[in-house]
Amino acid sequence: MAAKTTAPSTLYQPRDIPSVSLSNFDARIDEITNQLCDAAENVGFFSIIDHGISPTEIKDMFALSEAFFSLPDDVKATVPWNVNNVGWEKNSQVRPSTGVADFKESYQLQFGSNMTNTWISDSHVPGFRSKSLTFMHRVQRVSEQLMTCFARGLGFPDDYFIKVHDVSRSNSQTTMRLLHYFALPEGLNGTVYHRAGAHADWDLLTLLFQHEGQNGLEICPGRDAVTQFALGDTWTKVDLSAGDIICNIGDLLMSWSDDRFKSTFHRVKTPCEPGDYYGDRYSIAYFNQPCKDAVIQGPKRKYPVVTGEEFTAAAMKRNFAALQEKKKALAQETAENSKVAALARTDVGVTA
Ligand SMILES: O=C(O)CCC(=O)C(=O)O
Ligand SMILES: [Fe+2]
Repeated sequence: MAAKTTAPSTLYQPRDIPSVSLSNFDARIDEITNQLCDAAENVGFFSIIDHGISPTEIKDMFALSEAFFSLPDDVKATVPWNVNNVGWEKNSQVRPSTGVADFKESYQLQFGSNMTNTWISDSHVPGFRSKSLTFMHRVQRVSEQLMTCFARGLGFPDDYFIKVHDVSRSNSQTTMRLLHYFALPEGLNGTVYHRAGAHADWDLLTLLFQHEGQNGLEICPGRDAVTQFALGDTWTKVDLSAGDIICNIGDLLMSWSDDRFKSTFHRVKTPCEPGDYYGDRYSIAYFNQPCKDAVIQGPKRKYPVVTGEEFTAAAMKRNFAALQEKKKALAQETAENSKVAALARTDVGVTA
């Protein structure tokens, strides 16, 4: 989707994005916990290496994703997005930071019954369901190692987060999202296409896989409270190698840690400056979502107790309200621009 706005010039600041190795996990768990907590407190974004998912497994999952996205739209439309947050969408996700839809398509997958009738048929992509689920279980294993460390870091029992993010429950909400951002022409005459507008994730933790060379992911740390929507103004590019998992703290873990761990704004930038990548971009995001009956409260009880279901509903409500604000501001801007244009026309005596 296109928005007739001019591209804001980007202010960049180099920031260290910590890298944490999970090698020898059981023996090093306390050291890993300290490194993860430090990264979560100070940046909110970090990379995970030595996680046990091989480059071939990641490459094969990307190949499966590309096989899905290369299907004709009418075939992908046999598994449309629905309110269970699963299925395929195209150019439909509007972020409050932009007010217009991201120029991309995505296909969201879950483990359980929410996926009924939403798996693409094997006749279109052979083995899609079983191969995707195998990969999702591999990512879940890494997620559970991270959850163990964050539970330990907060003084909860080791299995505290794992129990309430149980993907074997039939209505588990944890979601893997395959993403395809469309190629863009250079020199867009002032038209800005948002690949993924700036946002923070609502989940506990997001694990991201990137294709090497397909850059564009950027972060903007510095958020103090989970309810605050303001964006800082300096961005940092995240360009890591293909085998790394990029991990970011979501609003849920920020709230569950009494704002100790930071949920960070991030975006996939619209390519518009030298060095930006204009081609098709594929990525995979794995969102650790709580079970609906999870009971959420940080160790210091900064926020009232809410369930997983209530937390998600409140996040959606905040998102919706912010979106309405943005749309109002955009409409006002358009009205003011037409007033200025009309005045300019009057000035030079143009009547039509
Ligand atoms: O595609 C990416 O690299 C990031 C996607 C993302 O942040 C999201 O879908 O929440
Ligand atoms: Fe995100």
